[in-house]
Amino acid sequence: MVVFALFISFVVIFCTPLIWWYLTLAKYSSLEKIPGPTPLPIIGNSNVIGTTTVDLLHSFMNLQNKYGSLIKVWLGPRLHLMITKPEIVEFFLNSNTHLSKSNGYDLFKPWLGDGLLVSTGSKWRNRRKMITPTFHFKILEKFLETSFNKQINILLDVLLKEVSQTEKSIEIHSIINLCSLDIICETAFGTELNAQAKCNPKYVEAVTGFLEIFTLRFFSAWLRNPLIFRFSDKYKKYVEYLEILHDFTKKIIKKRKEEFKLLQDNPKMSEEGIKRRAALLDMLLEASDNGKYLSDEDIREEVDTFMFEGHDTTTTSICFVLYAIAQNPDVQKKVHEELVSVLGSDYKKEITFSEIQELKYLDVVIKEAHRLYPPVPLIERSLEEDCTIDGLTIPKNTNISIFLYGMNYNKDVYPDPHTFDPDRFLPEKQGDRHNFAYVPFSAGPRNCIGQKFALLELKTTIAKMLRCFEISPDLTIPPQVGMCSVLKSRNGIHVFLKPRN
Ligand code: HEM
Repeated sequence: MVVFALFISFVVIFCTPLIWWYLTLAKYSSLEKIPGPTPLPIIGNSNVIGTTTVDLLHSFMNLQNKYGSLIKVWLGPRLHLMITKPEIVEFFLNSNTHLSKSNGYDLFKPWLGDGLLVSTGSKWRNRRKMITPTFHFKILEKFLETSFNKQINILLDVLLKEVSQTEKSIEIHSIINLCSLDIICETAFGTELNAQAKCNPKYVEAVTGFLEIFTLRFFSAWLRNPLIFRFSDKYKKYVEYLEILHDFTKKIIKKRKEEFKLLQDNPKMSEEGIKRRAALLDMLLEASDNGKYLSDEDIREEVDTFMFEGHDTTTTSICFVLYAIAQNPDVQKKVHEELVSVLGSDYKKEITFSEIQELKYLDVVIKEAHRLYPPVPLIERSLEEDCTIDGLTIPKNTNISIFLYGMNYNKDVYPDPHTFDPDRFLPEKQGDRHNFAYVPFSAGPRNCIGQKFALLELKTTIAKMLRCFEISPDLTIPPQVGMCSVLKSRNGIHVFLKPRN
């Protein structure tokens, strides 16, 4: 009897996942014609995509080179259609139906809750409508005057000091990260963090640590399972990171809430040192009306979302743009000439909004650097209903992976794709390039809400950095570029900075 019970348990434990696997395969039989590596039962293609952030990026590129611009990839038992064909990318990004993120984004939820990046349906629509005005260009102009210039001048002082103390190259990612964090805290949340002065990287370390674990779980066959993850060696660290991340934003909200109340009771307080408006957080506090319309948790999830999106992507972007410029001295010379002609050579001088609009060459240089190093390499959607592409019916709930990084290396669109050539983005050179062949900030209704903010911060930082320093790469420590939610170099970005005068 015992032997029979054991036999039945064995059959159930081993056969149920297999039956489930073959039923899943059958569900996608309509997609037979789409190429891709042959999946193994349950683990899918996990055997070919690697486990480090660097492996992941390389293996996705290899799959694209081998199978083309519409591919089936099985991340464990989950099918993802990996797309790099601009026409199909346009279909999904422009859609007002397929607006939900894939279930992989649920892994963000313990940190970002149902904030704008992750939410869907009417919650997303209402929040998007509510938050969009806080990124109006008039507000951005104020940010430039009151924060960007000041914080980037502090960054230059920090770098000048570093340079004076060493002959070696400098790892800039960790330094620029603190500047980006100071900027987002000051502008969106009205909080002077002084991360650059205090150099307290606990929050920054927690962001990096959380994202590494996030990425591993996203692509893993088994770590997505909460029970298996709970008993993995990563779990303890994960809980620690989450605690640091939430503590950090809760303190910021608490402080601003007190100031906001003081300001409401006594408007003159602003003259005594309290910042008058924190665009995003004050709007949320106002809209909340003491918890009537937005709970503390609602506010917390948006603050976490914007804290993360507002500093991590911009840091990556600034570092890779600087690195691309450092590798190309001719381009650097041309950028510098434009900067001096538009802004003069005093790098501490305030840069104005209209001056930034005049930096036309810098603009194409940034576009080309974002092509080679798109800060967000992959975005995902989940199909809300069945749909037909290229004559094939794709079932509801299929995961759609838009591989922005891969699109940018398509040699039919960008001849000699590994060469850095900003002229590709001159208006007269764009020819008949498809509008959706290049979308580093995504496009359509769920595009990046912070795009203008990011570009303003990026241009101001690059403009100040390149007037202060001549920059060259440390060829002995090339970046190990990987996909960690945002594009990141596993060993940082190492450059030599030579003060110009
Ligand atoms: C160079 C810097 C940046 C790049 C390349 C970038 C890129 C992107 C991309 C590709 C998406 C779409 C993500 C997806 O569909 O999964 C996105 C969404 C988003 N970005 Fe950015 N981003 C940047 C900076 C920023 C900044 C500075 C902020 C905030 C101040 C921000 C806030 C957001 C938010 C909240 C979303 C979600 C929008 C929604 O779903 O409605 N981003 N970003």
